[in-house]
Amino acid sequence: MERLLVLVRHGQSEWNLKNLFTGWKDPGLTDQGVAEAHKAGEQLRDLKLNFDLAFTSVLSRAQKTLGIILEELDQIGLETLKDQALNERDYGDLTGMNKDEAREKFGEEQVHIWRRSYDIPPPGGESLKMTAERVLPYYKAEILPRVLSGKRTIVAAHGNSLRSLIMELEGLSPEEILKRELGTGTPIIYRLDEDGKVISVQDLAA
Ligand SMILES: O=C(O)[C@@H](CO)OP(=O)(O)O
Repeated sequence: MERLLVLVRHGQSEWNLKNLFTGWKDPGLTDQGVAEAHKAGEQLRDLKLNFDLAFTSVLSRAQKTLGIILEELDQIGLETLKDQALNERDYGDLTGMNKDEAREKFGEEQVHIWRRSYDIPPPGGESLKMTAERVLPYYKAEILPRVLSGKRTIVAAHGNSLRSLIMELEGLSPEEILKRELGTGTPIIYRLDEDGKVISVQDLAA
């Protein structure tokens, strides 16, 4: 039985382009982000992948990316579950702030820690650990059982909500996840065994 799980971060958003901390805000995709979503769909189509089920967040940048990918796969209308558990990490007081201005104000190191560390939250926001505390229970309750039953599944979500899931899937340490970046609109293909352990990973960004 095929146990297929594909993760894809949304295409470039308007706030990615403006270099603003986004979190739970809901900007749309830029033209480049739309093109990235089409390319992701084409890549998956070229690999002859099809899906039985999709998951995404309640934010439009992820939903729109998923919709474009499904369009490329001729799977418009595929059963899709949307849940805020898959939302991007909440950036709290940094939301809407320019990342370079934040580096000037707080220092490069502090901003890197807030952006990429495991358990240090930005002021008023969520750490990656806190994000994982909502992503992983949802994954284990709603996504994994369906993948293990043979439902070929795609999850379109966000850089940090997916990093928290990848940390679990790939057994990464807090030091390793610190260095893990996800490009916009680039699918990562996982195949799992019957226990949900990763057998293979194919990062289409690579
Ligand atoms: O601003 C955000 O919400 C995230 C993702 O775009 O940014 P970062 O990659 O810096 O965590």
